[in-house]
Amino acid sequence: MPAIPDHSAIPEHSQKSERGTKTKYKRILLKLSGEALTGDADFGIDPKVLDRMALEIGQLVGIGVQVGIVVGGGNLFRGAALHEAGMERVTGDHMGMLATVMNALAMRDALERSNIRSRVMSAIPMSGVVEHYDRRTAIRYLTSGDVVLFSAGTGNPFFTTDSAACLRGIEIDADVVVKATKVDGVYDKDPFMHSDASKYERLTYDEVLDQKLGVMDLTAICLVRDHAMPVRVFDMNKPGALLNLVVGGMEGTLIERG
Ligand SMILES: Nc1ncnc2c1ncn2[C@@H]1O[C@H](COP(=O)(O)OP(=O)(O)O)[C@@H](O)[C@H]1O
Ligand SMILES: O=c1ccn([C@@H]2O[C@H](COP(=O)(O)OP(=O)(O)O)[C@@H](O)[C@H]2O)c(=O)[nH]1
Repeated sequence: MPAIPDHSAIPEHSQKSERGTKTKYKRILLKLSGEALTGDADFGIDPKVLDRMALEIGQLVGIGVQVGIVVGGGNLFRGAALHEAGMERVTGDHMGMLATVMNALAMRDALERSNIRSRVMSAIPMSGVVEHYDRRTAIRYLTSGDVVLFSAGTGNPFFTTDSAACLRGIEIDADVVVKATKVDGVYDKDPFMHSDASKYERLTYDEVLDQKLGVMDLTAICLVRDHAMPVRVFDMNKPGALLNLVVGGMEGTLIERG
């Protein structure tokens, strides 16, 4: 387990978690991109990545942080890509949403193998496989210390799991939406395409929108802006980064109100 950094400078709204560790956030909504679950493989899910994520999530649960997770599906299917290949868009989006359920089941399996109690809820009813999403039940689970995996996105085509993460984050009254991705923050241009891109430590929603910074889709950014929900974008491949940011360390880029 990585050392917990000195967080004497955590701002006033820091909270003591139930288990006594000082954390900046008590309830978080973590967005895991589907593609990141592929790890070094070409397609699908790399169990090693799941196990590493389970370890990192377990560290948060261990210090009393409530964790809701929205998992993407881009490692399996994306509606827009299927549409480009000739499929009807809504069918493609349904396949994309079902892919997120598969990822959530795999993530739950990894969490439970690490003895972390977890639940999968789906925005699309799937009786016998996973529970149907219900906000009040989800909050009850979170309060009792269970990790809740929100799957099937928003349940509607033409949306993304980034929008689902922002929506669920607002609904469950999370302190922050944390987007775990392949880059270590938001840059002035796509860092994969431009080696001279420079990273922001902090941005306002309007700066992200005005500069069309492509790390999250604009629907998602408008939603968090309208509800003043802070978003932190960080590198999920950096061991210990998730714990560090939850206890108040500087990781990635914070997007918030100006
Ligand atoms: N201004 C930017 N700052 C950071 N990343 C950006 C920016 N513009 C585009 N990106 C891209 O956004 C991706 C992160 O979004 P993510 O949702 O994890 O990926 P995907 O959309 O492929 O599922 C990064 O891989 C990066 O290439
Ligand atoms: O509310 C939603 C969320 C997701 N999707 C579909 O599910 C796919 C997988 O989600 P996403 O691309 O957001 O996954 P990620 O990029 O995070 O892996 C998307 O491409 C969409 O086709 C959808 O239709 N509605």
